Amino acid sequence: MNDFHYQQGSLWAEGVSLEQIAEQFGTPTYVYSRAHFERQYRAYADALGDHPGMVCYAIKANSNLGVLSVLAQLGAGFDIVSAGELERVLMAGGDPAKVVFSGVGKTADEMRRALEVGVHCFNVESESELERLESVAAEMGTVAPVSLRVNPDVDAKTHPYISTGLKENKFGIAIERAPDVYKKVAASSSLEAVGVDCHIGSQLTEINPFLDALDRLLLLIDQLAESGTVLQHLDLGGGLGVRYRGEEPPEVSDYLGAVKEKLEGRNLALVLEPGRSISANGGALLTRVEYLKHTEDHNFAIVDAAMNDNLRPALYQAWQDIVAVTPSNAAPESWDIVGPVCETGDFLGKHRPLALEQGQLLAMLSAGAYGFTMSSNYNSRTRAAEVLVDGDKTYLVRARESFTDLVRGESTVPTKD
Ligand SMILES: Cc1ncc(COP(=O)(O)O)c(C=O)c1O
Ligand SMILES: N[C@@H](CCCC[NH3+])C(=O)O
Repeated sequence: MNDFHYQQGSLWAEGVSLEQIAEQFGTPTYVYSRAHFERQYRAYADALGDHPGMVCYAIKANSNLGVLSVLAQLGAGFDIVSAGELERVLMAGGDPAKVVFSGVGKTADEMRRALEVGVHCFNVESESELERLESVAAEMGTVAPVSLRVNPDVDAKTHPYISTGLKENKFGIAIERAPDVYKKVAASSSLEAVGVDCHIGSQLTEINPFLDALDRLLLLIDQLAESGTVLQHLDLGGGLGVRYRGEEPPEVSDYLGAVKEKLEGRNLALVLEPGRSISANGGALLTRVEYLKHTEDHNFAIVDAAMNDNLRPALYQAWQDIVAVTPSNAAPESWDIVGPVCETGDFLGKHRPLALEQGQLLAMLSAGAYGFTMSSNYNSRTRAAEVLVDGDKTYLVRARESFTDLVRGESTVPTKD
């Protein structure tokens, strides 16, 4: 059974109708399919097979505790970029020994916490970060496991905002500098080199850029081995794309098959940091049409979800499918699906052929990655609820925010004397 599918003309997530979810929990609501997350995680774990390594889900894609707990129960590792993400992993029952800590701006406090709980490694993104990590580890009387994130300068052929492996990007250490930086690691009694890491971008739909990056990392690994630094793992990051609109991204098994072929005969564990390819197509944003509005040359459907709920269309002109949850008797027309936020860029989709009526329920598909996690309270809108479906069961994994949530921590000031 598909995770999101039509049954008697109405859209369901696994064994629950989205209409029922809207009735029970209101709209806008993010709806997730447990089966989808499990299947996608297993695709990675199975493709890795008995090759040593870890699948570390990049939790920035969808960091809801319910979702993380599903993956932790399968034995997933996690890729984090902040202390907040680390606390989420721990709360969800994840194993800190399977956590890789990425990100260009780790604070000393974040490093301390990660050392305290024993993360697998730090993906170090600059020389100044390395110096800070060394002093934090020394101060704690411990040794920090280091994997340098190198920038292999390959073109990921994706949207410029989500391309990260070119030398003009802020991420990682230039690959030519890496041998000298590994020497600094080797010279320190508070640092230990355990791996090398790269992440060249997101929503990649071809295998070749990954393989180009891999080749460059393998050359570096060989060069380091000659000077006595033997690394235990290679981390290829995340980035595998999904189908939003006719893209044909490689299957996980083909991608990892090609990677493993290049690793044959080497004693090198493989670490992966997939985000989108695990969660994107396991989520939908359920929203209701508030008003229909016609201008001279446009039809607008004003819905109750907005750019604060899903920023991707406004930020990247991203396209996600928008479908009717239930049939309507209206004639199909071309609609711009827009939200209530006071921004011209507040749209979920443009020129969508749909048969719409006021009150109609719509679902924005492929919303399980970088949907809720990039949401905000802009225009003082309370953030959406999140519901996880498991067969015919529903779990409210995040309650809709209340007005109290909205102003938590704020205060007014007394009248001026
Ligand atoms: C360091 C790192 N790892 C993993 C990911 C996850 O990427 P994706 O969701 O494209 O798999 C990202 C985001 O692009 C990232 O910056
Ligand atoms: N947030 C982006 C991807 C950025 C990936 C984070 N490194 C998206 O929605 O496509």
